[in-house]
Amino acid sequence: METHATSRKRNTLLRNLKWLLKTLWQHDKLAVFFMTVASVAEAVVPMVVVLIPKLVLDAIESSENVKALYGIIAALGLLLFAAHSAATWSSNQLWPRYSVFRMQLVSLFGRKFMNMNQEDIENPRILDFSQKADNAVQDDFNGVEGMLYNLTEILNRALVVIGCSAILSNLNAVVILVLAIIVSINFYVNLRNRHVEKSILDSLSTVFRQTDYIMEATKNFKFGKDIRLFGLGKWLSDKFWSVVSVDIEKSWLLRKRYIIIDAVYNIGVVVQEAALYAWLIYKVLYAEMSIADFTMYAAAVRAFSSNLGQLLERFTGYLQQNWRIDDYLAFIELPIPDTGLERLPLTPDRNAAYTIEFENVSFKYSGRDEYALRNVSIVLKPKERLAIIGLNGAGKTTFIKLLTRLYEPTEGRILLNGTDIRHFDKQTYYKMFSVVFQEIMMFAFSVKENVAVQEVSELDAARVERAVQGAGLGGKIANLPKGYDTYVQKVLDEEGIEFSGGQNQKIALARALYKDAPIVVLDEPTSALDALAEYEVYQSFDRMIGDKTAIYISHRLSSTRFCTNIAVFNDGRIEEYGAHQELIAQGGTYKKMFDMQAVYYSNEVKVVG
Ligand SMILES: Nc1ncnc2c1ncn2[C@@H]1O[C@H](COP(=O)(O)OP(=O)(O)OP(=O)(O)O)[C@@H](O)[C@H]1O
Repeated sequence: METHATSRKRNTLLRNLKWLLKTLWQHDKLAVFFMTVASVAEAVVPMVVVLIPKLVLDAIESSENVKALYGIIAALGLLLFAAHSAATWSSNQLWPRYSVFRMQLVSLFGRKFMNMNQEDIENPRILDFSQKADNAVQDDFNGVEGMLYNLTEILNRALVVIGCSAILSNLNAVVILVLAIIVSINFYVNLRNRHVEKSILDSLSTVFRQTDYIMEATKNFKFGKDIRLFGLGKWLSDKFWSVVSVDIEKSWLLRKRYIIIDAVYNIGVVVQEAALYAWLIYKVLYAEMSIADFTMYAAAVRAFSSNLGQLLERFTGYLQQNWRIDDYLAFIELPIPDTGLERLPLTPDRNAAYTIEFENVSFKYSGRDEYALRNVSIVLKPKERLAIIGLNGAGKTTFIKLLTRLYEPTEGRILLNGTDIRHFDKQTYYKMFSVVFQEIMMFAFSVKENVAVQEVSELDAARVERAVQGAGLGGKIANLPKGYDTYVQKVLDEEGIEFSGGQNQKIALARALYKDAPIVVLDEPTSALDALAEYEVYQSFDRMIGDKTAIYISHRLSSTRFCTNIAVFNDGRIEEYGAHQELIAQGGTYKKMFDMQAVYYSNEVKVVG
């Protein structure tokens, strides 16, 4: 994956253009229509402006044609008005349409990110890559929208250039050639500059990611208490500036280049104008060119060179945006690695019996030398309750991450009813599990949406209530004025409620109950509860899940001693395994840990025991 991301060849201009127009057409056909109208209408205006002086002067010179003069002026006025109106109308249609189109691509980007493997989205190189892709859809002026605007401009400038060339070809083809050469030199210098700009922006993607992270951390209200009490303001602000200073330094470098480019461009324009006027004046004085023709050619020359200049300028802009589109497509088209194994069917069924087996499984996180799990072999039978305990960093969560296929084992196999889980489609396999991790993810939406993680119109309200009651929060929610419609946090609703850490954990437990998947995993989601509350929640939760297979991770051994089996993890290995009484009888690590806790929770031990 990483290799693909960093070594992928760029697409051709045409392929990206085809993709862009095809995708725009699929999303909004009218946008393509308005784009065409805007391009043509905007080209008509300068062409009329070029022709007006000649037509008027010709009419004035032939005195019998005064009536025709008024007719011509009226017709041109009408044409100008119609072209202006069509251009303005179409352009105004385009702005919102392009924005909506960009939002659709933002959403596609988000979906791609969410479908990627957990391991990949933790990889800093892939993250830089996604940051670059994100640049293509971040604002109204760059990336997708920038490319579409440039395209409209390129079309209308090209039409004007073609029109002016037709006029000027009557005069002298050499003039067109000289003009084209001057404009092309400017174009080349400009293009080089855009290349440099792109490479600077690419090198800044890490900086942008870091500044985003720091800004997010300063705004994140969850960090608010620590930021204030630990006085983190200065530290974070210093960090911000040390990262931003790299950005500022590179931006200055870019500005200096722009100044040089502008100077080259301006010299080109002055030389070009002076030479042309000199030549046209010569034609009037010595080659019998009429004043009417002089004005038309002078206007055509100016329109030709400025529109060709703009055309090329827009083209470099277009190229630059094309590179961004390329970054976007490269990310969107990143293949999600496949196991290459034969795909076998899987239908998660909450009533079916599932046996899980870890067969000599070892695992290393990418970029780490040491194993997080080492030769783990364990069988989890249907309806079994397995407790996993162990010190911090012993590998408990890693075990769950492998079981749920957030990561793939480095060595060994995991089997579900005897089949290697890599044979199953990942998205279907995810449906096998209701997992609650230590870090609780709460959304600033209503309680019921947080439990069902579905749109209000789709969720089953009665099931939400049962799940919340099972998680031990039914009374609290029922007593709130807005009940299950109460918003979590105040971000989206002034009357939203900030739940306590323990209450948030209960909502997360309710989410797992609501999902009703065949296998349940609680990875220490109850640490914010007091010991008695945790014990009660476990009992209630365990009753609610009925015959399902469950894995419970907790540092409080009294909460999980009821489990069928207990696995004690130490340094990535299973050190002890068996039922509570067996492990106590063995007198090893488990007994030591249990005895130690029993002293602190003596009251609770009585309750449990
Ligand atoms: N995403 C990661 N990348 C690299 N190393 C990781 C990652 N996650 C965990 N580790 C490392 O793997 C080892 C096992 O971590 P794990 O989270 O499985 O421990 P744990 O037993 O769940 O700990 P705790 O009780 O603190 O939650 C630790 O040394 C940890 O530093």
